Amino acid sequence: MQKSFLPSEPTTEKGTCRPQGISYAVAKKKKGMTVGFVTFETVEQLRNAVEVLKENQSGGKQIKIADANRRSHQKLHSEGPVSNNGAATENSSDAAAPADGTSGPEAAGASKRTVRDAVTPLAHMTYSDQLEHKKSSVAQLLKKLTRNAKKACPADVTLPDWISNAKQIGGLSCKLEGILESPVIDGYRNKCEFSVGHSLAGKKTVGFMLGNFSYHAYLRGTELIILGFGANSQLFGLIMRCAVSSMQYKFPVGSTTDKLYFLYFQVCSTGVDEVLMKDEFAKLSKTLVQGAATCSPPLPLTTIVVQFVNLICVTVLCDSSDHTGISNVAPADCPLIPLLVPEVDQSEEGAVDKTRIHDHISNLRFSLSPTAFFQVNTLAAERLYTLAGDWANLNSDTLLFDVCCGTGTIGLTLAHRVGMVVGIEMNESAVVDAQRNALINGIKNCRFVCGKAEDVMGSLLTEYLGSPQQHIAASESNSEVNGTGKKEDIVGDAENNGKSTESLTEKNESGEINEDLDDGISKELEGGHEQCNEAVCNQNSEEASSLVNEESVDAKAADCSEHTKTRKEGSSISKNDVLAATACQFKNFVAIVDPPRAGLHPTVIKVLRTHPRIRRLVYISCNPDTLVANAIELCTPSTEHREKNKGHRGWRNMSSAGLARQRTKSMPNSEPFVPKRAMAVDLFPHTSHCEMVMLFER
Ligand SMILES: C[S@@+](CC[C@H](N)C(=O)[O-])C[C@H]1O[C@@H](n2cnc3c(N)ncnc32)[C@H](O)[C@@H]1O
Repeated sequence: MQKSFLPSEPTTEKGTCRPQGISYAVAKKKKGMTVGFVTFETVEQLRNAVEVLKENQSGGKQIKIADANRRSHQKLHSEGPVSNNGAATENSSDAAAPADGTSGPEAAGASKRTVRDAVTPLAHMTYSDQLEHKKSSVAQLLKKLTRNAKKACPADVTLPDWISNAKQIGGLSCKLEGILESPVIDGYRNKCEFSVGHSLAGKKTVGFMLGNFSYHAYLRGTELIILGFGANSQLFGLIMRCAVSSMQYKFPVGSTTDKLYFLYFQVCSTGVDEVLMKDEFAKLSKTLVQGAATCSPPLPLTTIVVQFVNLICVTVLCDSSDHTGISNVAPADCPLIPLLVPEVDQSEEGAVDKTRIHDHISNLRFSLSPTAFFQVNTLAAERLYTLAGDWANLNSDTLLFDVCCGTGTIGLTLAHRVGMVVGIEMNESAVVDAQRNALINGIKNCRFVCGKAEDVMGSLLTEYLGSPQQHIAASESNSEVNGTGKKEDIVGDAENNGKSTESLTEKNESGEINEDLDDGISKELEGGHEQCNEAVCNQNSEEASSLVNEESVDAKAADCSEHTKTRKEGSSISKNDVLAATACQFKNFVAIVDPPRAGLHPTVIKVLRTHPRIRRLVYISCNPDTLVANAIELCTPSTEHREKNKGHRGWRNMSSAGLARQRTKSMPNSEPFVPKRAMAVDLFPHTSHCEMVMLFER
């Protein structure tokens, strides 16, 4: 990569790709194309880059080059400037003026599209109207599920009751129980992410990006403490997290002193001199600390952490060894460096580990890595988890699978209601956090497994529940046929198979998974999914969390991490693993799944559906569209005459529901789930988003 090709601070000169943006490169997939966006410091650099690109090919094809932003730039101008009135009156010309009083394009006249429009599009409605609006969106999705499952139902199979009776409840696939409101409506977020860059007027700005690569809007309030960057700063992201203590902890909810502020910067240091950068950071932390102290009331700023994200613009050259994501969010493993914060707060949280965030849910204390997922509305999350637990019908005979468990929040808050929790999470630092959180709270009946659910779920189910074949064979021999099919159907040719399903198939065909449960478990474990082996089948310890020393917790969590690594490198199983597996004799097997926006991987759906001992599944979704797609696969009856999986190629342009309907055709013959109840949970007041919870049973 030529130095002159590196993107840097943009200019508004004619010909730049993106006027007044910040320096970074992204790639977007668009109809089979990868589109990269790059900014340049000078027109000369731009020309240089164009020459380089013209001479290069990607995958045998010429790279097309175009001015990415001119059109939207002009459009935005002709529409009127973007302003920030996020916290102020809507569309008032006063609100349109930047907080630092600059005049410029942003300040000239009222904007049509404001930060408030972009970030909180429902803010103009009363809260009860917002709830109605969200509830009816969820109702539409339940109707969509019914329609799609009906379409996908094989001709040789009778429509299940929930589809044929749907008319009686307005076409819904199950009862919609309503919407749970957020206990806090304003200022509920414990985390805000801002972009840092230049406005169209060339002002250093902290705020939100209004759409892709359009300019940054001014932000009131928080910008006041953050506007002290030097000209060479190449910050591109700021994440502000605050820990909200809930009732039983130190501060009353709602007072400004109940929050400890944690600032977390993502910095692109590419091409920036190290000494200069050190100097910048020193200035940065000084400015921030001073700003926080002079706020009214003062902000208890405890921590400032910088994360280096060295994105470079090779995306355009399609070099697969570099960043090719479509997002400017830092990967979780980018290095973290805490900046010195003068002793503003030396509470136990501040003193223990400055790079960690602490928060509380349902009487439990959570210690989090800054990049770990944590629900942004802590108090509403408590309600969400309680609801999921209530619907899951838990008791001491329950083995709960917490699928996509993040830092363990769901499993840990429900651990006292079950015999054992097995959490599955792909993000290694989140797994270490979960392990640490179990230790901090003295919870001993949880085990957290690091791996992609699609890779480990099958072998975990076999480990704890036995293989699907065993149960089918048992039920066939007892003449208690429940509608499931032949053995080979269950382990058949899953498309996109993760390791576990594949290995099940292979082993079944070669007869290696035999009727002996222990042997089956050992064989699966030898296949080696990574795990933190803390499986102890007993109830929660009564140990008070305050007795746990975080240093020892650190050490144990690190041990766990090591263990995880060792497993990844393929060590053989330990005896304890088998003991843990066979010692767990539970009667009730429940999964609570809480996947990311993309929903559950098809292999996970298949594994859950084809294991006859999973009778109840609670699905928590932040993207009801993908929930519907997954539900189609979980609930559509299968046929003896299923189609062979034809792969994905022709399905590229299908909707998620269309794709799910296709997949049902190759679903192994298995008892479908039935949607039983649904509920919306409003974790995001003023936005159009909400969580949706559905209970499936069979
Ligand atoms: C919506 S978050 C839920 C986290 C957690 N349940 C909570 O409420 O805090 C989704 C989580 O799924 C994890 N994840 C994403 N894809 C995954 C996969 N294929 N297998 C396992 N975990 C995955 C993410 O790392 C993230 O922690």
